[in-house]
Amino acid sequence: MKTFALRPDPDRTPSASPRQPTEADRSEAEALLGGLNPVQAEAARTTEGPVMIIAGPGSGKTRTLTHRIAYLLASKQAWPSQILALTFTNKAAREMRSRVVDLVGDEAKGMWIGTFHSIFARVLRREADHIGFSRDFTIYDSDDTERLIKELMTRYGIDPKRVTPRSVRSAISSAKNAMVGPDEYARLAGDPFTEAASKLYTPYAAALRKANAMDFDDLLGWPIRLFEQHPDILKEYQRRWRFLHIDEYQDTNRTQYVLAKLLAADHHNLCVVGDDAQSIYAFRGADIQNILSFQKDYPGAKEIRLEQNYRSTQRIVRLADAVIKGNAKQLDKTLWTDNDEGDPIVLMEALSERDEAQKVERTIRDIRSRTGISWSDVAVLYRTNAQSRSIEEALRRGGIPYRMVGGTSFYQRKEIKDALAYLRLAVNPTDEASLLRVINTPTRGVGAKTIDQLRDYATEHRVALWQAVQDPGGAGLSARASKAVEGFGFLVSRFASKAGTAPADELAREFIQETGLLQDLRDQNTPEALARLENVHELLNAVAEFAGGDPTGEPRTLSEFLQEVSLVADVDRLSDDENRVTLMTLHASKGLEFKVVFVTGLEEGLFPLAKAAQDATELEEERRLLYVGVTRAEEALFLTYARSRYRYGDQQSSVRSRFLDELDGEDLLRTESGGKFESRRGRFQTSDGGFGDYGKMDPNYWKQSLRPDDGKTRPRTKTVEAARGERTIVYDEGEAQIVPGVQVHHKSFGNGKVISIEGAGERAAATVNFKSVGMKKLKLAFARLQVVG
Ligand SMILES: Nc1ncnc2c1ncn2[C@@H]1O[C@H](COP(=O)(O)OP(=O)(O)OP(=O)(O)O)[C@@H](O)[C@H]1O
Ligand SMILES: [Mg+2]
Repeated sequence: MKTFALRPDPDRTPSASPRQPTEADRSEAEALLGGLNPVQAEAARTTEGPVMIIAGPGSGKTRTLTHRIAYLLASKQAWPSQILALTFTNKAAREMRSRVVDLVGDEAKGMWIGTFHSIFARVLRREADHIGFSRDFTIYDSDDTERLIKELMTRYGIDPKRVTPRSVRSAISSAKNAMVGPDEYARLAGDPFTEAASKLYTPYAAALRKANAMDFDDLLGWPIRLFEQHPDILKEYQRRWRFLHIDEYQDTNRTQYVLAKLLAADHHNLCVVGDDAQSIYAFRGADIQNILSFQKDYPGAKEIRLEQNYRSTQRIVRLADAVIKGNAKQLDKTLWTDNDEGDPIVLMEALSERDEAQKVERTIRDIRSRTGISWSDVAVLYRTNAQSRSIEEALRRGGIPYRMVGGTSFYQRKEIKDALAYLRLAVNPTDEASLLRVINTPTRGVGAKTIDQLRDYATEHRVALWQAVQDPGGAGLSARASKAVEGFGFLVSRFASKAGTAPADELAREFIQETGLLQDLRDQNTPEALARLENVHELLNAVAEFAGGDPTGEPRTLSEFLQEVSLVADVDRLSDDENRVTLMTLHASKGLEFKVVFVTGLEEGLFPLAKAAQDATELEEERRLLYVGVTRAEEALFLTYARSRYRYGDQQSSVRSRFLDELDGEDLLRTESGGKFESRRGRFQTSDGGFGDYGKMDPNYWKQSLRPDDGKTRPRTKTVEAARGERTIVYDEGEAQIVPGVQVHHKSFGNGKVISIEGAGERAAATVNFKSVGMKKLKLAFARLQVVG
């Protein structure tokens, strides 16, 4: 098995002392700070000791962090491998890495930049044997853990109707995040629900261990235990990572806080940046105290405040300020901007969610035609995923290309989860959740009864289910069932034995081929099954692409691929080179920025959510969420609400959000349901309403402020993403979709049928069976296929 070694670094001995900078190094590093204002530069220059940058949105916190890392490298104070930077999403990590590389060059690639989960998963793989796991442990997502808990509930006689597996999962997860172990939890248990959850906590942990699996919380909990039990290992990491950075510190939970503290305990070189007013993950255990008590935890910490906002117009900054003023508790901060006054913020009232979506769509189109901005400059934000449906519909009808973060993401699709379960078994056959998932997928005659027998055998002999699979005779199975189980066991062990040596892509391709998954989909031969088939191919492409190399060019293993897949969040799959409108929840928008932003669904019961309306603390969190949303906007901001909405199966009338009533300022331009624009200063009036008429207010309205598009022409060919990641519906205006099964016309080859689509975006290619020349694989960007019929 290829070990998960640290990148080759000039510094193979982690304890090596920092390099000695020369004068030239210093001045080169100093030049990098030219892109920062004096306060930001001071923060970047303060490389020793604890530093906290606490500042409002758009003030350059993330930018400062990036420059600080570049400065450390350029001034030769640190080797790349001595830098640890923890971000909230993998996307943010990627961006930070590439910006640092832009600033100081390829040498920087060995830095440790990632999310808490991905960095510590890496650590755990290296140190797995110290805590009784093997390095190929599987990471269970919430779906896997819920299944496991459900199964345990049956075993322990807890009625899933009375207590849902999901609520138990979330209770155990909260306990883990707060570092409350099973015993303490049991002591705290007072009500029937907590008692039920407490009964399952220990067996759940045991089941994970037996399956050589960890859930997300374990990826943070186990390193703490590792470090506590093995001070020597902790010491090694303290010496290795001499400079620690954490972005979005306001959203760290207890375990993340403890990890940072352990790692910084020796050298105290910890730089955190955050904004208490943007803390929006309390429901996942984020603890704002981590910011508030930084000074106490790290005596002598240098505190830096940034006050200039570089992102947004004056009006947006003022409005954001009005939003957050509604909250009683927050650190005192000043935020100002040198940017233009900007356009008024528009408040749009709609009659229904459908009307709202239409108004959003028409406005986007209108702005685009007036100013030529890119689709990708626009984001539509909402409180709950369910709201995306009507917006998607409107955009699709209007032919506006978009991408959606969340929803049924690629890796949650059934066929992908099935294929992944096989791949997980190849690296860790004891993974019970995966085993149960595919032992009879595709059907091979292993029924529920057989599985029960296997499970009984495993329980009785205190072994993993996998062992039972390998001894079907011993489990007392019928001859037929035995044969089926044996076949499955043989298949898995054949590939498991190769997992250590065979290249990841080859292994994955052959294994999936032999599982029969592909054949099964081919046999079904429905357009749906073919699309699924296409997805599995896309997964295999992803493995191949991944296996090709990491940022330093080293090939990577299947186990690493699986880890990456487990840890990507939906927002991570957003790539920046696609020209589409972005749809996402307010939570997912954290840290991002767009020229034009719509915050939709500002209604009581939706935003704020109904349950938050009753609770002062939760209400403040909702308000912070709105604050995060409005501060994503650089130049134009729209707030929308609908007077009625389809909810809980009914069209219900709704009341505009209380948050809007807190915003009655001059910066707000209202459009009432009659379609009239009405300015508080009476500047603008239109009679016939609707956002197609927005420009009547002033022909140059948008031109004044929005910077034009980059002017690049983009291929007008319609592409379909075989969906790596997002549920993306992609097309250029007016053209129908090219998907497997449709008839297309090519100007040289004539008519043919699309068999499959591979790749995505500009690289998308279609395999088409032409009547004239048979099978051809064509790049969609060049082939200019027309859908016929
Ligand atoms: N000194 C500066 N000069 C020019 N542009 C800057 C400067 N500082 C920040 N910016 C720009 O302002 C925008 C916001 O910066 P950044 O994303 O780092 O802010 P932030 O404080 O991290 O915001 P958030 O709280 O939303 O995460 C970015 O486009 C960034 O490049
Ligand atoms: Mg930021």
